[in-house]
Amino acid sequence: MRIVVHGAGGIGCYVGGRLAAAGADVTLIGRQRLADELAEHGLHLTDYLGADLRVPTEQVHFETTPDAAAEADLVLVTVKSAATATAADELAAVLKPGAVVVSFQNGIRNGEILRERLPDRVVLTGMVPFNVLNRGGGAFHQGTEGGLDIARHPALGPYVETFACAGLPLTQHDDILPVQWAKLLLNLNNPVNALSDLPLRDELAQRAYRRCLAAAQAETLELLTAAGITPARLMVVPPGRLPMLLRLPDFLFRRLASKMLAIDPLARTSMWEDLEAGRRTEIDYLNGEVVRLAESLGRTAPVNAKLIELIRAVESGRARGMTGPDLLRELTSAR
Ligand SMILES: NC(=O)C1=CN([C@@H]2O[C@H](COP(=O)(O)OP(=O)(O)OC[C@H]3O[C@@H](n4cnc5c(N)ncnc54)[C@H](OP(=O)(O)O)[C@@H]3O)[C@@H](O)[C@H]2O)C=CC1
Ligand SMILES: CC(C)(CO)C(=O)C(=O)O
Repeated sequence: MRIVVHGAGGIGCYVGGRLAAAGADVTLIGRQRLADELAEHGLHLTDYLGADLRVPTEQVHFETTPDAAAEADLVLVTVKSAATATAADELAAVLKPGAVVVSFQNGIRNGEILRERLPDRVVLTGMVPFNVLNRGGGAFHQGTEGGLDIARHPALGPYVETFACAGLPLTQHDDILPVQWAKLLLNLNNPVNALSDLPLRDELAQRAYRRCLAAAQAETLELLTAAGITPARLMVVPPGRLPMLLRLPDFLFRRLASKMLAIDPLARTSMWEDLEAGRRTEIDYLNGEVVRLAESLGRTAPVNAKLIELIRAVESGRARGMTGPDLLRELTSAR
């Protein structure tokens, strides 16, 4: 069974690398700069539990054109959301009949975009709950816990054991949409983290930033209720209780939510990485999804809209490093 990762970056190299380290036949498709990096260093994969795996250069199959997907039985799409349509068109041109395509991306719509452009294939929506830090030199580190979530489908049968052996067990769900919204609630922290310019753990340790996240989540939860969507429970705390927990004073939060702070000290969000690299972020596919949901209900989502505006400003050159109180003031005055 040949597995191809389309869009080898943080998630693609980590997931594909873990599968390859477990003996799966994996090809990564990505950019030349990463091809050069992996040709020099191979892959070095570590996780918060102490896993330390190496895939030597000669075992890293890396290609820079989509043609490599022609032989794929399973394709994992791990490009950023804005690149999904192009990736889908590239796959449509080369995939063999019967190939299964999985979106392992954040946001709500990537699976739909793939399905529209690959109407004759099995396209499944997946979700990656954990953080991957690209440390450079071929090193990728999983900084938080979790396996992989995915829509239930019989086509996954031949791969279940492979993922489990790689240390990334697949949890299959009858309805993946509530799982996606639950993840999106957590991703509402991406702009807060990116604007703070701090590692995740340092940002979440400060109540003012947590109150910013709580405001964005509370707004989203109200809209989800109005839309009849119940987000799945991904953590011990039910999604509806998250804002209350986040608003707690620091000493209580540290005591009651110590698991939420059990994050690798270097971990940041993918949105921070995008801004750091001077790339457009996925803000339209995260907070933008909340604004779209509000519009579909004839409502507004001012806190999420403000976060979009602030990220847009940084994308256009404004400096990062907003303090928690400053960000909170901006969000509160938007309501
Ligand atoms: N990083 C993380 O910790 C987490 C990320 N996610 C989600 O996973 C998805 C992937 O994120 P991440 O791995 O961080 O993203 P990255 O930007 O690190 O990786 C994507 C890679 O794909 C490349 N790419 C884009 N289009 C193509 C194409 N057509 N052909 C070949 N290569 C292509 C990109 O190159 P270029 O930049 O040049 O376009 C980039 O190198 C996102 O939806 C993200 O939100 C989910 C959980 C955690
Ligand atoms: C795992 C999490 C929530 C934070 O890293 C993420 O999805 C991201 O960075 O985009």
